[in-house]
Amino acid sequence: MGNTFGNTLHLTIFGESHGTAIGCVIDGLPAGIAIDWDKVSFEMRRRAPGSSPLATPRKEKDEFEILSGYFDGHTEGDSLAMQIRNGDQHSKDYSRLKDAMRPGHADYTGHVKYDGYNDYRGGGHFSGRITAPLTFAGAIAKQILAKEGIVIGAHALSVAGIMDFPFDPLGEEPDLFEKLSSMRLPVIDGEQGAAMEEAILAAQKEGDSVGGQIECMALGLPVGMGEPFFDSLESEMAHMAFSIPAVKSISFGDGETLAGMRGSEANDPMRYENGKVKTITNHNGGVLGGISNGNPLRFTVTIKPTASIGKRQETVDISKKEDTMLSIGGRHDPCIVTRAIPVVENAAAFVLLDLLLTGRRYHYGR
Ligand SMILES: Cc1cc2nc3c(=O)[nH]c(=O)nc-3n(C[C@H](O)[C@H](O)[C@H](O)COP(=O)(O)O)c2cc1C
Ligand SMILES: C=C(O[C@@H]1CC(C(=O)O)=C[C@@H](OP(=O)(O)O)[C@H]1O)C(=O)O
Repeated sequence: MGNTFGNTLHLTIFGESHGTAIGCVIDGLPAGIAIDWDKVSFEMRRRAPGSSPLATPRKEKDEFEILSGYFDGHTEGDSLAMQIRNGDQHSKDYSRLKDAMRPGHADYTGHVKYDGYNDYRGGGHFSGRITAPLTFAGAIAKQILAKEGIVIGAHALSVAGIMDFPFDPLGEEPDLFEKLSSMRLPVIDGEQGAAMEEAILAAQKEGDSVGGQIECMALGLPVGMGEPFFDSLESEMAHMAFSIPAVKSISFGDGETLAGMRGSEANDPMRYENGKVKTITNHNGGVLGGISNGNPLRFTVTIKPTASIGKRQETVDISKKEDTMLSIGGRHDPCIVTRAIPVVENAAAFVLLDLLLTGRRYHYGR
């Protein structure tokens, strides 16, 4: 399996949703960093299940135990290792799903690839639960970036086709990001947020689910982040985004809309402001040539509707080798967008810190 990510900062993730524990090992964190663990816990609580009527009722506190790499109030330069014990598994919910493959989930692909040896309970290693250690690692990166003047925020750009206001492409106030981070469904337009919540609960009532889009923005990036050709800023962010379960697309700046624009509309005209190069617009989302251009980084990911639904669906029983019908019970997110927002934000922080450290390593030395 490919459980390690990063060029200079390496994140290795382990665990299964219904196993003993999940966790991670982070290599490459500079020594001497004092981590604010309350801030890390805050990000973990934003993602944790069981905290909102819009989320799965599985109750996990997601309290983490630091196993190594932190001594006397600072990182040591050694691997930082962490584990979270799983506490609220209902594995009997999955007894039928051992054989009846859930359409839209990883049951069938996982079973074939790992010859039936994979832990199918709760989706095993494919579960959205594995984004808890990712959020942990990103939350550490986020506070290191904040000291460098880089701040990150995200919101639900859409849920079930209901749109929020988009971010101002030229940047938002960091206060807005802070406000969004305290909301159970982070949106700029409260009325649309209420309509989104209604749509989520209505779908759930019908034994169904909904999807949506998350827009993420990073402010304060210096010009020059990203290592073209293959480790460009867009490539690394896309690699990370597609590692998050249920993400089906990512686009930067105006994304797909660029296809219908003319060069004269899509280019971001440049000029000097107080001796600094600035652009008048930000259709390119802060990246040119795979390198940050000093504008806010802006990207959008699409989250598919949750696969596990109560509505009856056609599927296959792999032990009997026959077609069957399946209605899925148990505890599931009726919409993944709400809990994926802190995941996307913190995962983006991990990518950006890795690129920042990589740039320093290659271009300036350390
Ligand atoms: C935070 C989070 C929570 C999720 N919750 C659920 C869930 O409750 N039920 C479900 O079927 N899928 C859930 N998923 C998505 C599945 O894990 C995912 O669809 C599955 O692993 C297949 O991967 P793919 O959709 O990327 O192909 C969640 C994903 C994330 C990121
Ligand atoms: C536990 C979490 O979310 C889980 C993600 C998930 C899935 O299929 O991805 C399915 C559900 O698992 P279970 O059936 O064990 O309750 C969610 O609750 C979490 O995010 O921490």
